[in-house]
Order: sequence, then C-alpha cells, then structure tokens
Amino acid sequence: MTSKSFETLFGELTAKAERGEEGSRTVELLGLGVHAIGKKIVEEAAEVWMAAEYEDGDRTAEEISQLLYHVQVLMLARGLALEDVYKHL
Ligand SMILES: N=c1c2ncn([C@@H]3O[C@H](COP(=O)(O)OP(=O)(O)OP(=O)(O)O)[C@@H](O)[C@H]3O)c2ncn1[C@@H]1O[C@H](COP(=O)(O)O)[C@@H](O)[C@H]1O
Repeated sequence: MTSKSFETLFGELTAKAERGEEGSRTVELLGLGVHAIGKKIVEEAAEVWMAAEYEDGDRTAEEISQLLYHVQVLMLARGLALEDVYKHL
C-alpha cells in the first residue's frame, strides 16, 4: 500500500498538470474546469459525511482521501500553492 503525504501528492499533481500527462485524471479534471471540480468536491464531501455516519473508520478515511485529492485539484485549477492555504491555518 502506498503512503503519500498531502505535500507529496500536491507535488505529484503539480508535475502531472505541468506536463499535461496523458491518461491523468488530474489533467482531465483540470480540463473540465473549476465548476466541474467544485461539483466533485461537494459530492466527495457528502460521501465523507455518509461514511462517517454509517461506515467504518477505514472507509471514512478512504473518502477523506478522495476529498483531499479533489481539493488539491481545485487548488491547481485556481493557481493556489500550499503556502496560500497554510497561511490561513
Ligand atoms: N488520490 C487520488 C484520487 N482520489 C480519487 N480519485 C479519482 O476520483 C475518482 C473517485 O471518484 P468517484 O468515485 O466519484 O469516481 P467516478 O464516479 O468514476 O467519477 P466521475 O468521473 O463520475 O466524476 C476515482 O475514480 C479517481 O479517478 C483520485 N485520482 C487520483 N488520486 C491521486 O492522484 C495521483 C495522480 O493521479 P492521476 O492524475 O490520475 O495520474 C494518483 O497517483 C493518486 O495518488
């Protein structure tokens, strides 16, 4: 099982976006734009909520990972860096 940190994943997605990697879901989503990515975030957020209420911890963690992924894609779509977010934490 692979294990990536938030920072490692963001670096990976940034590189894929920059080279427009063929077959990349990230590149596909970026092509669809902020509106489509935003809808995925709302969908994934609802799945996190439902998993937390009705499923086990591992399923909840899996849904959270998908939410974090889509948030990172939205950051890329808006040209935001990790520091832009971290400064608000
Ligand atoms: N963590 C993720 C990740 N989480 C979720 N997803 C995508 O989100 C989908 C899950 O959402 P859904 O279950 O809603 O899937 P779906 O219903 O088929 O989605 P729709 O096409 O209908 O919108 C998965 O099928 C993936 O396509 C992810 N895609 C990529 N990553 C990470 O991003 C990296 C780069 O991925 P690529 O850009 O595809 O190379 C990967 O190595 C992973 O580490």
